[in-house]
Amino acid sequence: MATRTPLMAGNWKMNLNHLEAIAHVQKLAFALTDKDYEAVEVAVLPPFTDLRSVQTLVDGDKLRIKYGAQDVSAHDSGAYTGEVSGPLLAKLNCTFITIGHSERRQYHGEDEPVVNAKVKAALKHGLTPIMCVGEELSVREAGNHVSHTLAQVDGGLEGVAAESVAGLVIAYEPVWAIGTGKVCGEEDAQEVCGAIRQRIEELYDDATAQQVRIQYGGSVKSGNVAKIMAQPDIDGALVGGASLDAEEFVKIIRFRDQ
Ligand SMILES: O=C[C@H](O)COP(=O)(O)O
Repeated sequence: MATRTPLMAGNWKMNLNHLEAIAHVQKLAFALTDKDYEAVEVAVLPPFTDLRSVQTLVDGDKLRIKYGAQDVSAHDSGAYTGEVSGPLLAKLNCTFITIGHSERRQYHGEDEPVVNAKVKAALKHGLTPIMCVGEELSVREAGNHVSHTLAQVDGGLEGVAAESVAGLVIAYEPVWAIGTGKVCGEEDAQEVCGAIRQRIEELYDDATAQQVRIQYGGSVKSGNVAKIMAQPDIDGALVGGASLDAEEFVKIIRFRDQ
């Protein structure tokens, strides 16, 4: 069985300006040690406007914190006002890109074909997608959470080669648990994350399924992260609100101590 390094990623959403971003990453860098980076991959996902500042800090001080963006255009360049392309993000040495976050799906109408095009755009430019999937409350209440989420996995990965899938990240984020304080029970989270890995095996092969990293996201905090991370198919957390507090995010990164 492949050993998967946990990925703890802070999705800042539309928070922290570039000066606040610098201060925040400095706090994380000051607190984190080699031992932390050996155990866990740490990433921050700031707004686009912060990326250059974060890059300068990370490069200048040779920090081991990785960073990325919260979205990418499906297009490489051209007349797409307001969009930011894979080549522009790759030029800033971004590592990760969240794609298909539920807030993009909800407020910007992103569906499977859009997510699929963005996954391919990220991969084309050497960026690692964190492809977000997960069900709304009504879907869970109807008992269709697994099939709903797997349909998002199928659509998002259509036509993506096994070697690319092995390196990417899928974040299971039940929409009803995002920013609500209602964390999904660890067994419920495992049910869906296990089903996602099983689906990757069916679509590709066992080796790919064992390599792909699957995160859980939705009201992760230092108080609940250890139970979530103890699940066999959960390889990290995509943390929203709690990642804006550097001390709390460090505690989440050190989930083994909680
Ligand atoms: O991307 C992060 C998720 O949307 C979770 O956000 P949250 O930790 O604030 O619930």
